[in-house]
Amino acid sequence: MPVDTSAPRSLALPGSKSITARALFLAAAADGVTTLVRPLRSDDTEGFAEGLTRLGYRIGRTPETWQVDGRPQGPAVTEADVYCRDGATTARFLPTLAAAGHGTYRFDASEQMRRRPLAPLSRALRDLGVDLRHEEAEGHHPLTVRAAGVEGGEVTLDAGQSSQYLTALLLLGPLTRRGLRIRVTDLVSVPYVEITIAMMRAFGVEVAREGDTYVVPPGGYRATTYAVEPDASTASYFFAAAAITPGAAVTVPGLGTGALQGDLAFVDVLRRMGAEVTVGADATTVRGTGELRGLTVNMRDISDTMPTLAAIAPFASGPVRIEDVANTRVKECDRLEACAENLRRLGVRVSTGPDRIDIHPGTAPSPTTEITTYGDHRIVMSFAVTGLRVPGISFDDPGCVRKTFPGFHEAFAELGRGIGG
Ligand SMILES: O=C(O)C1=C[C@@H](OP(=O)(O)O)[C@@H](O)[C@H](O)C1
Ligand SMILES: C=C(OP(=O)(O)O)C(=O)O
Repeated sequence: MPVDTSAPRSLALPGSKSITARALFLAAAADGVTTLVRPLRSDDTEGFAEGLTRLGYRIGRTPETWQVDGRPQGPAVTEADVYCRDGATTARFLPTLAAAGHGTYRFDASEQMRRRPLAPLSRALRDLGVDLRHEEAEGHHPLTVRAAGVEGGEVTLDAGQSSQYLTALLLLGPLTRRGLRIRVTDLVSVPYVEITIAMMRAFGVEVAREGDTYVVPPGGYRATTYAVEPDASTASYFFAAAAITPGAAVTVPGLGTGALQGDLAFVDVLRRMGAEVTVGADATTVRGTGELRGLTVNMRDISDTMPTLAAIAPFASGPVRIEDVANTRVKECDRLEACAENLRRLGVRVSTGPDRIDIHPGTAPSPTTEITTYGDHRIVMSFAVTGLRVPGISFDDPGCVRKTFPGFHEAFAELGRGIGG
């Protein structure tokens, strides 16, 4: 790719999926009207907003904002059927919100979301007295909540497969009559819990920690105006593109030292590999230096960026080992195997273990390679980065990027044309 090494290319990226989902929950539960500024508009967050609408919440829209009429007392309808699409935040957070209301609420989801685990959350909700029934397989969607408010108290949770169970219970805490004490026996994706706690604070609730127990007071949320950061997981594709292109530089404004999202730490991985990284007060820049070293990295905290790293790993000068990412097997697809299979198709030597992937340098692609996406947005966006260096890559389902970034292909093509300036 021709590269101009002058000014970095500045990219205004869409809002964070995780922050938008939490903001929608908090706004719906708060007392008063909340304005979300620059929420993410994508299949996941539209699905979340549609779910809230089904539950009777009112959401007004302008081009830049969503206004949510909060209802501390819970859903405005006593019966609803909600389709959560492919979004785990929707499928796990909304039944929890509904539990605090009064009515009968059914939740279903996509085929893949039906396969993804939910049992530790439904068990915890039942332990708190919630009448939650799975219609088909135990611990999976579809499910029905017969809600009569939640008293609160103590509960034990295993969040070793997904932190979203803990986030759902934390968000529920202030809506219970006595508050919640959540004892956590295992936890992945810790930075997502930190996002939850920081956002609850912005809506007037302080979560305390006592060792392995999270303590959430009762009392409800306060409406506010909330500006959504750009999505740091989305930014990883653009940062990775710069890192593999000598002299190219990408700046993402709105993601700096004060950013809430743990996935911004992906730039630390790129820095360890040899990229030049600057994290400023309100922007982050990655510049490709021509050097890309192999490394061993634990991605337990930032596993949504595992496919991004896997997709550029063959361009490193030594092997890349990504460890402690077992739960990437229960995301939009089995991401460890999807990455391995597609890399092998590109002639790369790869092996996987229960919770790791090893990738060796070098590609030997055929002139055209179709990537099997399994409907997973991150497989598409990651291998699009590989495509900057390997010609002839196509996707069986390029449109699945709609889950978090409907405009990805246009934005990425533009970057490809002008990276570096
Ligand atoms: O809480 C959230 O918004 C998320 C938490 C993470 O999931 P797990 O906790 O299941 O790893 C992440 O992978 C997902 O994309 C979003
Ligand atoms: C795993 C993801 O999404 P979710 O769990 O929210 O469906 C993701 O966006 O990579």
